[in-house]
Amino acid sequence: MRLGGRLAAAIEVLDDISRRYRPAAEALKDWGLSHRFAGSKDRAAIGNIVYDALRRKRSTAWLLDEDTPRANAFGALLLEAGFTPDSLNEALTGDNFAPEPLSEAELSALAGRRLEDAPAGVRADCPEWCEPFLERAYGEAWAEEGAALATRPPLDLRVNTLKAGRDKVRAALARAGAVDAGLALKGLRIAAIEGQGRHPNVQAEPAFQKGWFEVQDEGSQIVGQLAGAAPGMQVLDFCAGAGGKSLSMSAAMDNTGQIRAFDADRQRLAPIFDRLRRAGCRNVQAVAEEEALEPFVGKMDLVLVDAPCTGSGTWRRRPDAKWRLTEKQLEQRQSEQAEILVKASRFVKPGGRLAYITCSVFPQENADRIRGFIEKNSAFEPLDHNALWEENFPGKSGCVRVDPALGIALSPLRTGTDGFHFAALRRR
Ligand SMILES: C[S@@+](CC[C@H](N)C(=O)[O-])C[C@H]1O[C@@H](n2cnc3c(N)ncnc32)[C@H](O)[C@@H]1O
Repeated sequence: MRLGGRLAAAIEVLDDISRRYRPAAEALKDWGLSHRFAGSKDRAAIGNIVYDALRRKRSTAWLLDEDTPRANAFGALLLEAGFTPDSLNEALTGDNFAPEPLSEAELSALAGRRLEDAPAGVRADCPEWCEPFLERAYGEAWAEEGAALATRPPLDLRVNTLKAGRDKVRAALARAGAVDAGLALKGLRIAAIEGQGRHPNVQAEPAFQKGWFEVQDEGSQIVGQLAGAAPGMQVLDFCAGAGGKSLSMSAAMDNTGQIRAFDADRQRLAPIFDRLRRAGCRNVQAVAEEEALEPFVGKMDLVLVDAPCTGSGTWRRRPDAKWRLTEKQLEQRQSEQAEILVKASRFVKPGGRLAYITCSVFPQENADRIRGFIEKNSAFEPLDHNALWEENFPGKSGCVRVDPALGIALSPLRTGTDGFHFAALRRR
């Protein structure tokens, strides 16, 4: 397929996503199934236009003065693929499968606008209702932080030290372009996609099949490390999901001690069994019944709450979720988080640690939740988060935002990771 056909396909998929509120991955998969002539390079190129258009939905709409799948897709090529309006129209000329080239009206909208002059919310590429929350989180830098959340993400991997060292995995993935991550000591990074390329399918690599590494954002690795799991500990991963944090804690504990991996949703927990086997983790027990945790009340050295959240910190990877999110869902997540913190805290032993993580950038899900919990639960006190960061990442204090009592914030702009919040409390 030439550029025109790929662009037309991306517009069709974007239209499907917006009319039927569908996840982007599903809409792209369906398009592929009903257009089997398209090769893997075509699919990758179409996927890139779709994801770029969703990440930059508001700024592309502003630049072309219309919020339509067509404007978003054309805008994506202009903002992310290095085209000028003229070079784009030229590339579409004579292509029977291409959409109509940029019209006079579109060309004149583009000629009169520069993104630097756009309102902050447009530059932040976020839903209008989220603007005050980003501003509360980031102060004057909020538009810049929002813009960084709308860039293409890298592909991050965590070396599974139960099976291999970082040098060995880096060498095995040299062809894929893996290099050491900036902060996480067990992290490797494959740079963000350039142009119309795609990330290598690392899960097809023998090194993955052998359990040498996991796919995990560097931010997730960093907050996992901050939680402080150490050899011999008794740990409860209260929102274990598919086990990303349990697996990393198991390696940090060198397969000693015990991790109970619980999730209220057994479907979400299900993939953990294969993952544990592949990674060679022998100190993790998956627990699907909350009652089965009762014997461990007051016994845990560490309880991890990787809380259900809006996922606003992962908008680079799931830009469709950015536009589906509602204020009502944000409110729901906050009450779930408050409830889960109370439930999970019962299991912490005196002197033990309660670690709270979200992949959200909204203060309501982060600092507010910790403040609310401490106010009502005087048995818990916050750790000094400056000291905790320095202990774990010495000499790297410039890149994170730390509130000594309420936690540590990571973001694409500051740490080059997804947006995460981490807070640790100690039971007196
Ligand atoms: C952010 S995800 C966990 C991701 C996982 N820890 C990882 O690293 O891959 C949050 C999880 O919390 C679970 N959850 C939601 N409500 C819960 C509750 N009341 N008790 C325990 N888990 C809950 C969800 O099913 C979801 O799997």
